Amino acid sequence: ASKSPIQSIVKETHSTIHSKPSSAPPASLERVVFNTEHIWKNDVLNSVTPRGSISDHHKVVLVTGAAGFVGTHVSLALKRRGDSVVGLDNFNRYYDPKLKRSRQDLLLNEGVYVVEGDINDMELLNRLFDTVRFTHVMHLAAQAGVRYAMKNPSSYIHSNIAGFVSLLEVCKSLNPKPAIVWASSSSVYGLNTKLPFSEEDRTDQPASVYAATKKADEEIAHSYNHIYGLSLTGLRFFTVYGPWGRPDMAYFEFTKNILKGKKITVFQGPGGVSVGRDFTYIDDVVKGCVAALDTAGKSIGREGKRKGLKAPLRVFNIGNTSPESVEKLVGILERLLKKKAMRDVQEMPKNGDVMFTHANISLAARELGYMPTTDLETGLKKFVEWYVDWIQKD
Ligand SMILES: O=C(O)[C@H]1O[C@H](OP(=O)(O)OP(=O)(O)OC[C@H]2O[C@@H](n3ccc(=O)[nH]c3=O)[C@H](O)[C@@H]2O)[C@H](O)[C@@H](O)[C@H]1O
Repeated sequence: ASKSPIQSIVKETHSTIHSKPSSAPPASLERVVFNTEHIWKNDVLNSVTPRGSISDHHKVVLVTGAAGFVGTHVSLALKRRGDSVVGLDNFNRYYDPKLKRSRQDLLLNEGVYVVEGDINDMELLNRLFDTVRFTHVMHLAAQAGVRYAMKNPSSYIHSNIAGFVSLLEVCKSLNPKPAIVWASSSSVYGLNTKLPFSEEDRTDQPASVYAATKKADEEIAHSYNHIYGLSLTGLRFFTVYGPWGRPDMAYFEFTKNILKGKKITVFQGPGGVSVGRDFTYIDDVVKGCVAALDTAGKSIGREGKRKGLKAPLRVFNIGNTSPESVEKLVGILERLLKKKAMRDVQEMPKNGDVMFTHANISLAARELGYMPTTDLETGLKKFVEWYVDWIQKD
C-alpha cells in the first residue's frame, strides 16, 4: 500500500506518546539522561503535519537556532510556502531571552513549534530524528557576535564547533541522511585586504575567535562531506539586519540609544578612516537560505561514495554587494528616528573587528539565483518601524 503523506514524514516506530516521563530507574547510573520527549512529541508531530497536499519538492526541515533572528525568518518562510518545519533553540541568555520568546510566539502562531534544547544534546537530537524523517537541516544555532568572543571564547567553541560536530555526528548515522545548510560568516575573510571578498579568497587569517570557529566549521564540513557523504552548504552571511534582529548588533543598539538620548560609540579606523559593512537585509538573506536548501541535493552516505557518487559541498557569500560606512548607517537612523545621535567617536579597538566587508555574490547569483534587492535605507526603515512598534508593546 502506498504511504500517506504524513507517514513519509513521521517515523513509524513512534506511535506511542507518553504523557509522563517514565518513573523507571535509569538503565545506566553513569549516564542519566533527562528525556523531554513527552513534552514536545505531540507538538513536533503537529508542526510537521502539512497543511495541504504535499508536492514532490516538499521539505521537512529542522531549523536549529529557530528562535534566533535569522532562524525565525527562515522558519516562517519555509512554513508559509508549505514545508514542514520544526525548530530547536536553547534560548540562552547571550541577549534578552524575552525577544527570543516573542519570536517563538510568532512562530507558534504560524504553526512552527520550537523544541527547547541544545544542539550539544545528542540524545535529544537522536530522539528528534527518530520522531521525524527530516529531509533537510537548516543549522543556524550559534554563538554570534564578533567582539563578545574576547569575553567568552569558550562559548564559541561550545556552540559553534562542538555543537556543529554533535549535529553532524547524528546526521551521519541516519538513513537516509538529511542535507545540511548552515551559517558561516563574512568574518572568515579576516584580515584580507583584497575586495570584494570572493569564495576562493584566503580565509586563514581570522581576526576573532568567532571567525576562527566559523572557519573551523568550514573545514569540519569538508571532512564530513569527504568521509560520510553529507551534503553541506555553508552560507557566509554579511552583517544581517532587519525586524526581529539581534540587540547586540550596532544598528539595533544605535536605534535604542538614539531614541533614549544616550551616547553611541562609533568606531573609526586609524587616521579617521571610516569602518564599513556590506549590511544585508534579512529578507534577502532568507531568499539565499531557501535557495540553498532547494539546491542542496542529497547526502549520499558512505554507500553512495563507494558507488562513486559525490555529495555537494558548497560555500556561498550572502551579502548585499554595496557596503556602507557606519557613519552613513547612523545618518540614516537619525533621519528615520528624527533625532540626532550623540556620537562618541573612538578608534576601533583591536578586539576582532575588521575594517571593511564587501561581498562578491556572483557564485550565489549563478548557483542559487541569489540577488539582493534591499538597500540600507529601505531595510533600516522596516527595522525602525518594527522596533518602534515592538518597544511600545514591551
Ligand atoms: O558578517 C558577519 O559575519 C558578522 O556580522 C555581524 O558582525 P559585525 O559586522 O561586527 O556587526 P555589528 O556588531 O552590527 O557592527 C557593525 C559595524 O558597526 C561598528 N560598531 C559596532 C558597535 C559599536 O558600538 N560601534 C560601532 O561602530 C562595527 O565596528 C562594525 O563595523 C554579526 O554581529 C556577527 O555575528 C557576524 O555574523
